[in-house]
Amino acid sequence: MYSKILPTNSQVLINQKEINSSIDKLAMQINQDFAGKEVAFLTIMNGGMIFASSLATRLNLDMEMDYLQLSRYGKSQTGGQLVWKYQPEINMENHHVILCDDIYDEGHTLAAAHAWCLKKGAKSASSVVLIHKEHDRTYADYKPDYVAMNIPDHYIFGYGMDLEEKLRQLPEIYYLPKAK
Ligand SMILES: O=P(O)(O)OC[C@H]1O[C@H](OP(=O)(O)OP(=O)(O)O)[C@H](O)[C@@H]1O
Ligand code: HPA
Repeated sequence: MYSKILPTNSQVLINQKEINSSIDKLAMQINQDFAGKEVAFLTIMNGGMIFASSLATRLNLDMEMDYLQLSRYGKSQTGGQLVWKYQPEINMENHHVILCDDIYDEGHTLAAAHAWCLKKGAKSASSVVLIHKEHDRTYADYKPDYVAMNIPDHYIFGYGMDLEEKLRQLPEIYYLPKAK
């Protein structure tokens, strides 16, 4: 169906069924861990938007939703300087924050968002990602609390993640295998 917009050689790394069942499992765990707590569920835009929507519809919690926007990749496949584009005005002091993002790669983005939530007085700050990319370039000691799936070191796109700012809308996760 997407052959007209996919780059040649694109391969599915994680299909829809695997994505959905991993989100089901995560939601079950988060519903247990945050039961009875007042939650602020903060999506990290843009990449987090599809995963966060999917996860949030499975959460049976007393929660508000808002978002923040931090960016460091733009159209590139390697990260640059972290830029804050939007900070939410939600009162953190009343809330246990759950930060939701598509991917933990080198860790800069989530480390900064987590530190910001604590500085704003959140009762607690936890984080959830769909993908944890495994390599030895990790910047921060900070690790996400909930991870749906671990992957090897590929640049991936789809399900919120971009390839040169496009293809976020794909319902599966793709990569471009390196030429041999
Ligand atoms: O762990 P890190 O190395 O910090 O990378 C992860 C972050 O990079 C991407 O965002 P990006 O800066 O590309 O902005 P976007 O969400 O608008 O795509 C992704 O959505 C994560 O937020
Ligand atoms: O592999 C990736 N894909 C898309 N966006 C990203 N941001 C960090 N790593 C990635």
